[in-house]
Amino acid sequence: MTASAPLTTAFGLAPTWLRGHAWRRPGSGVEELFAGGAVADAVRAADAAGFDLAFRPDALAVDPVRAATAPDRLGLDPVVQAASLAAATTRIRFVPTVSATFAEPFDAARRLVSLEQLTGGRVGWNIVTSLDGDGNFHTPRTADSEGRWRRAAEFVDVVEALRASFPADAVVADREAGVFVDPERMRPIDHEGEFFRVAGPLPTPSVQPGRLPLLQAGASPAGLAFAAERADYVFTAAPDADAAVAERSRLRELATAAGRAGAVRVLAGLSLVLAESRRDAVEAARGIRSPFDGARRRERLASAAPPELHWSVVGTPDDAAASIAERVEAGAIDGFVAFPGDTTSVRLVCERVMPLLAARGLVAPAAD
Ligand SMILES: Cc1cc2nc3c(=O)[nH]c(=O)nc-3n(C[C@H](O)[C@H](O)[C@H](O)COP(=O)(O)O)c2cc1C
Repeated sequence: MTASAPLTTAFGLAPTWLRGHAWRRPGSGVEELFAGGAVADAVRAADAAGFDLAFRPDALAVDPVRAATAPDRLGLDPVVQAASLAAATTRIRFVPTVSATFAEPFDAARRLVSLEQLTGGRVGWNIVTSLDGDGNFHTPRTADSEGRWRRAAEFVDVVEALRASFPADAVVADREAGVFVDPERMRPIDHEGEFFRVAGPLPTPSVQPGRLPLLQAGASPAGLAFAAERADYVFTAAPDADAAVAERSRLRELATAAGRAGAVRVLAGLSLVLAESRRDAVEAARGIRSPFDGARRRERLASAAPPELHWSVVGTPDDAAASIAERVEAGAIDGFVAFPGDTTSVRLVCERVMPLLAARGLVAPAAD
């Protein structure tokens, strides 16, 4: 069972190219971590290379001990960051992470439609239930996994109802008649559910009619059931190829059972340390490795999905393209989320791996 081409390609906007000791290298751009610099350069390159999505995982809790020596889990608020990066790009779609466990749907919907306005509709979202963050929010975490994904389902419904509460065509701006918004088309939602009570409408109009493309990240049975019923994409951690094939077929079965055959695409995280030669790539990977790596392998899957838990290629751009083609052939993926491990890997995945994938017919060639 192979994936149908073209692949969905996502560029990971977590600054994984600063992970381990990579940030200490000259030219890493770490000084501008919070000011756009290296991240803007990377997303511009990803946009030009034809990546479909700029995907931003997020963590809502930070460990100061880890942050003392590793900046790769720090960063801007994903929606605010996307609003700024939109100006540097023309095609790529921004996919910030939203926590259905801690966020309020009204606030999330307002931020997403604001991003729609500022990007001309180049928006999707990644819904998570978050492993961390309990110390930072008033709302208590729903105790069991089923409950968390039930909350997430209601969360998504409310956000979409709010987007529809103020559609773009409700704005008529008729100077003659003195009518700005058609009150027939801007309506309260008066939602009262298990988790949320929201009146609406939103004060900001949405741009795209219909639902926003939805990613899901979370591998629990309830998380996968949610994905099968609602998500367009599932972000997976799949270091093992056979397990990846099994997970994708399980998801496809669940989606078919939910009446959505073929509607859910599996995007596997892909950690990349690339160089012109294998020897240089191995050398670079050795230089990047941080004191946290050993400990992190043993950790449960942390919120920003550390690259070590992903499918990983340390090698040349040809090695990366071959590994991706192999996974496609095996029926393990419908796409991938690239997490480059250093600035050289950012450049090589954009300038070399993407054209190699286009040459193999796995992605459309980048438009001029
Ligand atoms: C591949 C993957 C990526 C994830 N990314 C994030 C993330 O960026 N931020 C976050 O808060 N949680 C993230 N999670 C956590 C899940 O949303 C979820 O909380 C977790 O899988 C377990 O909780 P559950 O029992 O509610 O499913 C991720 C999980 C997986 C498997």
